[in-house]
Amino acid sequence: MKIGLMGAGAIGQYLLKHINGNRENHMTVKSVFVRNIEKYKHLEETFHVKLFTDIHEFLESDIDIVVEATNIETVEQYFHTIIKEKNMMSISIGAFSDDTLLKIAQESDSHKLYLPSGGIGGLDLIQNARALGNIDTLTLTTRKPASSLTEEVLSEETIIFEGSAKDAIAKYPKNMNISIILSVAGIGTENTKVVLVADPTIDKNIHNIEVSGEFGQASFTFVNDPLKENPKTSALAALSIYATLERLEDNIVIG
Ligand SMILES: NC(=O)C1=CN([C@@H]2O[C@H](COP(=O)(O)OP(=O)(O)OC[C@H]3O[C@@H](n4cnc5c(N)ncnc54)[C@H](OP(=O)(O)O)[C@@H]3O)[C@@H](O)[C@H]2O)C=CC1
Ligand SMILES: O=C([O-])CC(=O)C(=O)O
Repeated sequence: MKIGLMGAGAIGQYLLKHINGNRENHMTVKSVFVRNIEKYKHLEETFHVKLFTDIHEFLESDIDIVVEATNIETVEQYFHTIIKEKNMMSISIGAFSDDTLLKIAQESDSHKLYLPSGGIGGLDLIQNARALGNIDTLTLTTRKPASSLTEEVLSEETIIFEGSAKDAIAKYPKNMNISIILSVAGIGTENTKVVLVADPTIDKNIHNIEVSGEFGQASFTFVNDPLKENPKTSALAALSIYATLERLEDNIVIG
């Protein structure tokens, strides 16, 4: 599988290292879309990729799928163009917090949109629970190192946001993508409740999901190591892209 990567930050470079650095892999990143070619020029030699700043040239290059690891605005800007030309995997899930882009993906008869689980898990259960029965309540409590969430110096853990996933992603677009994948899998951004805690005593990203409905109830807790290149981002988010790409070519589908 030939991959076109958008973004070469913490997640992008993690993928380059683990995909192109592994010779036995059947996946290769061939093209990388950036906005500053000088900043990332060194990647061409290190990972044998070609850099692009023109989206059309990028999409016309020798790639089977676009993997996005940039930010919400970039997805909003290019999604329409990409999905007409290629399958896409996107991790800046906040771009799908209203139905606009999801509808375009749903109506596309030529290309698919893949949304990895990112910094959380349990989305198989959430989708199963909503399939026939009702989900009554769905709550995400995220606890991150205070410095990832606020410039204020805090001496103790502080709830900095409480409300819907819709409002959470609007206020914290770099930290609340998981609230949107949870909403899309479950009961929508207005019904999914979010509590966001800034904690000066921790160095992990800790996410707790509580769900109840006709199926019963479940709770999950994820204690994620951050990527050192970007402490806001959990390593699990990068792994979820890598593993979702691998599963695309698998004959056995789990979950
Ligand atoms: N779904 C989930 O669970 C999670 C999602 N995320 C999201 O994943 C995304 C990537 O995260 P991460 O790698 O940590 O972020 P980084 O900030 O480390 O990297 C972002 C990269 O995107 C590039 N970029 C920004 N705008 C553009 C553009 N217009 N065109 C091309 N490249 C662009 C930046 O380039 P430059 O150097 O030029 O600024 C940078 O290389 C973010 O949206 C983040 O919020 C993160 C964690 C979990
Ligand atoms: O990586 C994480 O733990 C979650 C995150 O930043 C996000 O959802 O935007």
